[in-house]
Amino acid sequence: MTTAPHALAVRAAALDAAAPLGHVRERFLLPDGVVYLDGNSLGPLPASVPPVLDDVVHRQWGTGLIRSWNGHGWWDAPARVGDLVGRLIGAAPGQTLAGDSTSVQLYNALSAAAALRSGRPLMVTDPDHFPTNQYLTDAVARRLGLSVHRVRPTGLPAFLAAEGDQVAVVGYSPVDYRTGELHDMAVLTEAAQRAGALVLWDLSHAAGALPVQVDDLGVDFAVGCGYKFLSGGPGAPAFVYVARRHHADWRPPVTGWNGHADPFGLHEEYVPARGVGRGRIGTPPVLSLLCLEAALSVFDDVDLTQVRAKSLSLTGFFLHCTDVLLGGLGFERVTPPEPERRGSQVSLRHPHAYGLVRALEDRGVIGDMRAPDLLRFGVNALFTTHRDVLEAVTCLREVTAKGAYVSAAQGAGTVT
Ligand SMILES: Cc1ncc(COP(=O)(O)O)c(C=O)c1O
Ligand SMILES: Nc1c(O)cccc1C(=O)C[C@H](N)C(=O)O
Repeated sequence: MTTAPHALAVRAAALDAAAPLGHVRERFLLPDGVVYLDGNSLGPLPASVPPVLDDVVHRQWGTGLIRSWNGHGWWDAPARVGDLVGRLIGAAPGQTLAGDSTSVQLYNALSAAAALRSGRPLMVTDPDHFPTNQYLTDAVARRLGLSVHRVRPTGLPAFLAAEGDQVAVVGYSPVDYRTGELHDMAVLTEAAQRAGALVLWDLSHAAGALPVQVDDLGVDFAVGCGYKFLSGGPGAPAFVYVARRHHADWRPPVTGWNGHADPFGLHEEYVPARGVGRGRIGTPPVLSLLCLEAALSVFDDVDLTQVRAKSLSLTGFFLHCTDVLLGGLGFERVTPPEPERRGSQVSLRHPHAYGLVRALEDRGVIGDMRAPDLLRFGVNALFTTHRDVLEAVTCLREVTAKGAYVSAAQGAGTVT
């Protein structure tokens, strides 16, 4: 008689054999004995990065010294790396810039978007948006004398029908970082713009994880971080996208000499550079930018529609495994079952989420938790396998059934 675990193992093997992108896993240096399901927080190390960093440090910096700003293309890195990200989010060249943190890019882009709709007193964001997005929306609104309305994406069309002519900018993420719910970028972008507002998408949980088409959707602004699905390393530079039609008029409030039209003229007065280039602020983090550039080579020859198909197979299989293996153990499935409503993660609710995530980590299965009670498991189709997924859910069943979360929670540090 076949047991449920055996049937799942057979199914995992068959799905892995049929899935695309199997060869891409080798492009990452994944540690032995670890199932890594936290690439939606910090992507793992691509094999392409260490040799490039070694060259950048020893040859470009050590030997080239200041000559490398031109000799090794350091000065142009924000635009060059920006375009590499642009390819992954459907942006034609010259509209995406890499550098600074997501928070800084958000502040500049949100401010510029709101200013382009001056006279409209409202900014809209998601009450479930990541905290930095909430804080910065409030900060921009305070500075510009606007109010913030928090509206769930599902409620946006109704809200706009009532107050749309008051809204300057709508700032959302396509993927809810806690639940993994995927929102329809096309519908929301169209609704916001029909009301005359501008739209800013935070693509931190989407870039590199699913096909995004900012140009085709007519998105106004987008930002996103470089260290999740782009695997650019801890604190990797973020990116900002500004649609070409806004290039002449957008005015980021945080300005520095790198974003000046003539940076080496060292003028007293600020004159913005052309296009997205005025999004540059001060001296860019060159080591981190070149690390991100090297990391992005994992996407060479990778088709994002294949990434999406495999990601959906992985999350679908994850949900199936939870149904089969976790029944009666106190879990509630939080991620929507419909494929078109799922990002690239699975979230489960459990009162002992914290201890469970610690207990999993003790056994080499790395996910994360978000307070108060969500276990979060990110899949990255470039390296995650169906076998990884089964191993993780099997381990979760064991630690839950044994109550291992009690001892694991004691004396544990911060969960990220
Ligand atoms: C949607 C979103 N925006 C922004 C951030 C982070 O911003 P920063 O990279 O500036 O810390 C995160 C996660 O850290 C996020 O999930
Ligand atoms: N950026 C992070 C960090 O520096 C430490 C720990 C976690 C993070 C994260 O990326 C959190 C992430 N935005 C999230 O989705 O919850």
